[in-house]
Amino acid sequence: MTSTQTIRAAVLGASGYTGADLIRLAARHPSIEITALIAKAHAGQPLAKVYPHFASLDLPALVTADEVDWDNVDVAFCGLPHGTAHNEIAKLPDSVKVVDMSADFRLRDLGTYAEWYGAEHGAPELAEGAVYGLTEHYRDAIAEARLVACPGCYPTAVLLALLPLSKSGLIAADGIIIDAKSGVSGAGRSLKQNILFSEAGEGLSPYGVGTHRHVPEIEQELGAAAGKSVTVNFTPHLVPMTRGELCTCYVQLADGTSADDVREGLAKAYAESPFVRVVEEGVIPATQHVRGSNYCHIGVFADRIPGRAIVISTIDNLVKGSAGQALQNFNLMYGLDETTALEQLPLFP
Ligand SMILES: NC(=O)C1=CN([C@@H]2O[C@H](COP(=O)(O)OP(=O)(O)OC[C@H]3O[C@@H](n4cnc5c(N)ncnc54)[C@H](OP(=O)(O)O)[C@@H]3O)[C@@H](O)[C@H]2O)C=CC1
Ligand SMILES: CC(=O)N[C@@H](CCC(=O)OP(=O)(O)O)C(=O)O
Repeated sequence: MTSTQTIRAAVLGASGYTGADLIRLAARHPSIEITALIAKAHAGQPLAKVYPHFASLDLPALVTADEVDWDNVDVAFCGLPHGTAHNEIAKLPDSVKVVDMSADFRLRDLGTYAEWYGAEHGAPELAEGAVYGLTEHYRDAIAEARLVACPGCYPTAVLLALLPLSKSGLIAADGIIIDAKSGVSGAGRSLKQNILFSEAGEGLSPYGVGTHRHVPEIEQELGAAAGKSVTVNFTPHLVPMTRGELCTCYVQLADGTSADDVREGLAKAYAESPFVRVVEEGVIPATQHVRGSNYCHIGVFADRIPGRAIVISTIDNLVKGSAGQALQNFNLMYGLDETTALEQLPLFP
């Protein structure tokens, strides 16, 4: 396609955080015209009433999915809760391409989906054709896909750090420990007790200990890359900040491999990837180095325990962890430069 063509986009879940960040980024995309904004409880309201920071944009009002003229839509970005997304996406006409930010189409094994998400999958035939949208590793398949399932925010940070290492055999398939931290926007905009300021504001809380639903997603992708079963210990924590995510991954090195080999392997893997920066030795990645941007920073450190290394990865959960990666995948699906509308630098401090 040429850069002068217009692609008509709908956003499902436009009143939610991922939907809103998608709108923020898409509003500056030269090829996107937003033709429909879909919500549930907020349907019927102007977007700027729900999000005053959009007051300067001329956008359609929020409507329900039933009210949309789908002949006027080429692509749908989906920021619906998991368990809802698969049913809503199944109703869309085949002519509409889909970039899904929910978890519903990420797991290849639908038995695993039912086990971790507590319900049978509502659209198995669509799941069959879905492509896992970890952009840097599946560019060719994403470019050809009708439905792209963007990874979860934690899996994005973890897999960008570890997938090349599993693939090249630089790390062992077991002994991977992931200590993950997220800002509260990772939990979305709906009211929940644990994200009240009074309960999240001055504490650090682990959650989903040993049971978080991102475990099978991470193991699926590391296992596929390694060509054998991979297991991880993964514990997420809620941090009193709005945006940002940081994963500290403790790994067992393959025999004869050093932390320097790991850093070099990652730098080589991402040499052609504009948004993944393997930071120089001695630089410590931090969430504030990527906030508001589509960048992922990865640092590699030797562990004092022989044969082990520490790989630290950080992203903005709402940008590279959802809306930014969704837009990057959209760019590939339409033959555009993958950086289009994603060039903004991190917001620091
Ligand atoms: N927050 C994050 O950092 C990340 C989130 N994700 C995933 O993206 C998805 C969206 O997350 P997030 O934006 O945080 O969630 P929010 O809770 O902020 O927003 C959810 C949105 O879905 C809409 N909605 C809910 N139920 C329905 C329904 N039955 N029909 C139509 N619309 C509905 C809501 O509309 P209304 O408010 O009007 O009812 C709202 O717009 C989730 O699957 C989430 O897990 C993925 C990566 C990162
Ligand atoms: C802080 C917080 O609650 N984070 C969310 C992760 C957000 C995400 O990536 O969710 P999906 O897999 O549904 O896309 C969680 O742990 O469930």
